[in-house]
Amino acid sequence: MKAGIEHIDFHGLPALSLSTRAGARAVVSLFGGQVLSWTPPGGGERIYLSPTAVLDGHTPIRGGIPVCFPQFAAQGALPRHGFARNAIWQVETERSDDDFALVTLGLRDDVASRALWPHAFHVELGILVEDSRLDIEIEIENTGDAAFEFTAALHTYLAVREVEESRLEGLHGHMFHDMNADGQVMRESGDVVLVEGEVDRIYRDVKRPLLLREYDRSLGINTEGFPDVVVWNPWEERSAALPDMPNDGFRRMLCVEAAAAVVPVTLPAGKIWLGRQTMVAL
Ligand SMILES: O=P(O)(O)OC[C@H]1O[C@@H](O)[C@H](O)[C@@H](O)[C@@H]1O
Repeated sequence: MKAGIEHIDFHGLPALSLSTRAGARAVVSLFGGQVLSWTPPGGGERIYLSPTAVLDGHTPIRGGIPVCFPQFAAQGALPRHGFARNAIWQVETERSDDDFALVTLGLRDDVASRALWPHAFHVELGILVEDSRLDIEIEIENTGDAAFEFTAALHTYLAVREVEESRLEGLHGHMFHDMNADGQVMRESGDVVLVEGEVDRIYRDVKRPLLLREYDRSLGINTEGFPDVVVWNPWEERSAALPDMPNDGFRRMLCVEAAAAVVPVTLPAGKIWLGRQTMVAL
């Protein structure tokens, strides 16, 4: 496979294709700054993109790794999950050799963002493909002259063969807000999280790496900077109600999101906040 970075058209959306000589590949859309696909060398797709996702350059894309900023979910007055996921990002740097490909995309405040959220910012999103690893780093800089608050997430839709047979390890003993029960706080008592119904949980203070196990493959997930992990699967009824997901789409995905959701981050003027999510295909 030819290693490097190519500018491509992904079903009408401008995108970048990142490849390594060993055969890893990722596709990143400039709309949303959103990873839409990641295939490690010799392996299958690890990121779920809904086959009925709307790719019109306006509607948030169902699947991939949406960037939620400056608001997570409906935790404020902004559109759900903020505005970064339906903004056009700029390519800031591209670097590659045979063994890695790295792009950084940037998003700055503009007239449209200031109309919704009156703050000056620069978000830099670094996406690196190397060996069996996908690394996403987000740097949020307050370029204004007063502090602001934000919540954020890398809303990673992981592709799974069959969600009921997948096991998420590493959350035992953690407190979580059950968003299907009015945010009620509970403690995870299971050794593994199994998805056998609708799940919408925000786990707090997660410092350990997680492991998503399937019968024939696994995925290691590590985060830095993001204190929370959101686990989301809409299950049957909700999935059927989503216009941009097939009825059985919930079986093929599990969102494991790196998030700063429970406690908003206060970012003083001139400062930078950094978060990272690293996934290793095993
Ligand atoms: O449909 P959206 O806006 O992309 O959101 C999808 C889901 O995103 C998750 O992060 C939230 O925890 C869920 O509550 C939400 O339903």
